[in-house]
Amino acid sequence: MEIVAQNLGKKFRNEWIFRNFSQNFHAGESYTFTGANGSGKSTLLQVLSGFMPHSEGNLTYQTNHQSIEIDNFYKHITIAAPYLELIEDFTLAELLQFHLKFKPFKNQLSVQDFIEFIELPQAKNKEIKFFSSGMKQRVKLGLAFLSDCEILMLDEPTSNLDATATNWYLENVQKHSVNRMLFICSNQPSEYEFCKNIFNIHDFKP
Ligand SMILES: Nc1ncnc2c1ncn2[C@@H]1O[C@H](COP(=O)(O)OP(=O)(O)OP(=O)(O)O)[C@@H](O)[C@H]1O
Repeated sequence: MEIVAQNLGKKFRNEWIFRNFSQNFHAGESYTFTGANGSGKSTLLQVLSGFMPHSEGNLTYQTNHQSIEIDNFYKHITIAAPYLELIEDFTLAELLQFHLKFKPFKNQLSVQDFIEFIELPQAKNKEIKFFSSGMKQRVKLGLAFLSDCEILMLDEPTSNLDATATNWYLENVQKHSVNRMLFICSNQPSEYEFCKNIFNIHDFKP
């Protein structure tokens, strides 16, 4: 799997958020986008995911040298981000069963395996709307770590996590990104200190 960005740019109305962003992203590598609040990290991530259209340049996904249509990018990605909501009326078990209709878990893990992995066994039949923000974040990260897809995108991965859950994130993020392509948007070095490829969004401002 490879993502190729060539002179990628995004603007909202008349404001360029980034321009001339060119990079080849490869499986087995991790990439972090840093920059001040409002600089454009989440925007770049969403553009690379295909969820948000770019304003200029080219973006292609390739697997085994075959291009993938932009409308099919989403099948290869799981994103965990504060602005992406879980379905609040589902219980945790219902949410996971719903998710499995679209994306299986790695190694044929079951709903029960998932719930044990995120360490929330008591919340299996609780509706998501009654979850704390940290519990929701564990669910989002669990879906990213355990879904069977090639690309993981984590925006502010430890937001709302307490110290125990932050350690859980740190233990799992490297383990579950082996042979996958990992993206992190962050301003906290502890979230990405293992990451070799770090981009500052300010370097791509016009
Ligand atoms: N849909 C939108 N329409 C107009 N402007 C937008 C939109 N989404 C984001 N922006 C603007 O784009 C800029 C970059 O926002 P973005 O959320 O990508 O920053 P960020 O670096 O991820 O910030 P933070 O660290 O606070 O999460 C901001 O000025 C924001 O107001």
